Amino acid sequence: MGIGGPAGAAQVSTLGEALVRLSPAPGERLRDSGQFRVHVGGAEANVAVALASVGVPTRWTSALPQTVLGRRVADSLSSAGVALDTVRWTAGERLGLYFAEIGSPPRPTSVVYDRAGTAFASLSVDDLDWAAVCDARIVHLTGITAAVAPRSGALVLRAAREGRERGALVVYDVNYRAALSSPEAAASFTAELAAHVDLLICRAEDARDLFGLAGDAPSLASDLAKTLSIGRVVVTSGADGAVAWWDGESVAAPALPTAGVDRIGAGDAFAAGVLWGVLDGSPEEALRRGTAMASLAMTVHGDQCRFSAEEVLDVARGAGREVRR
Ligand SMILES: O=C(O)C(=O)C[C@H](O)[C@H](O)COP(=O)(O)O
Repeated sequence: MGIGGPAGAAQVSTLGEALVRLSPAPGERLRDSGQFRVHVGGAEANVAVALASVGVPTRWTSALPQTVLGRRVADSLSSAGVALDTVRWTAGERLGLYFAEIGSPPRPTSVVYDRAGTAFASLSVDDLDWAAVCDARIVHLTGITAAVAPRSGALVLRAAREGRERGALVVYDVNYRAALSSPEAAASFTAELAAHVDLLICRAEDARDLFGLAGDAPSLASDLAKTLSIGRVVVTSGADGAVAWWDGESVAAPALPTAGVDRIGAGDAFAAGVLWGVLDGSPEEALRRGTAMASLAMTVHGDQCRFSAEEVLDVARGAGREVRR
């Protein structure tokens, strides 16, 4: 089955909050580091940057404060080629921040959010031009947006409904964050949204913790598809790769070995690779590009995956070299 809808200027449209991330250098701790590195993050913004970097025309919708930090976020996304024409600029509100300490086994990576009272939290469904927001072949949404503020769940529901009505393929990445909502709230929101979702992306641990499922990744994918009545479900299992239940068939791709330096953003890079492969029509290619982009994202510091199509496809085909000269 191909994907419906006219291809407007953007192939993919995403909606969500961007944050500035502050992190100590690797090997240093949040509690006592004297210097922080600055990166721009936010799940949907990361997906948009990764897609634009491989040449997929992509729009990101959000609310940004008219401050130097709001402009820093916009500059970061537009330098990758992301369309920002539907972003709403607000006065008197702030940009969200988060602090990330990059772990090293056995010390986990840990995150502290500081994102109350942001411009995005004040965004309501009446603030957006939905025809413009959903004018794309794919509308990509995540559970972070659903959970981040009292109003934002309604944005996700509206975007999914409008996307469907306009013939877009609606993708939802569960992206569960325990700091933002309970497993029960995330599961019940996903169940409510499911009727408007064509493709679900979910980590194996979230399938177990939110939906009470058990078993290996292929059975988690087919069980999620049955439980939520969604035709296509991708389940990721970190170093064990990704599987998909795709219109009744099971597809798998191994993870690529990586000596990663920063795993934050790998899930969003994976989602971007899947969307890019979906636009080209094959579930196998979607998983291959997803795992290639996830592994590349982990090799650089920061949340964003800014690799060219050629760089990603070389890795996906196993054609990379240790040194290029
Ligand atoms: O946590 C949030 O709310 C954010 O949006 C900040 C980060 O940029 C993403 O969380 C990265 O997500 P992963 O690709 O799953 O590592």
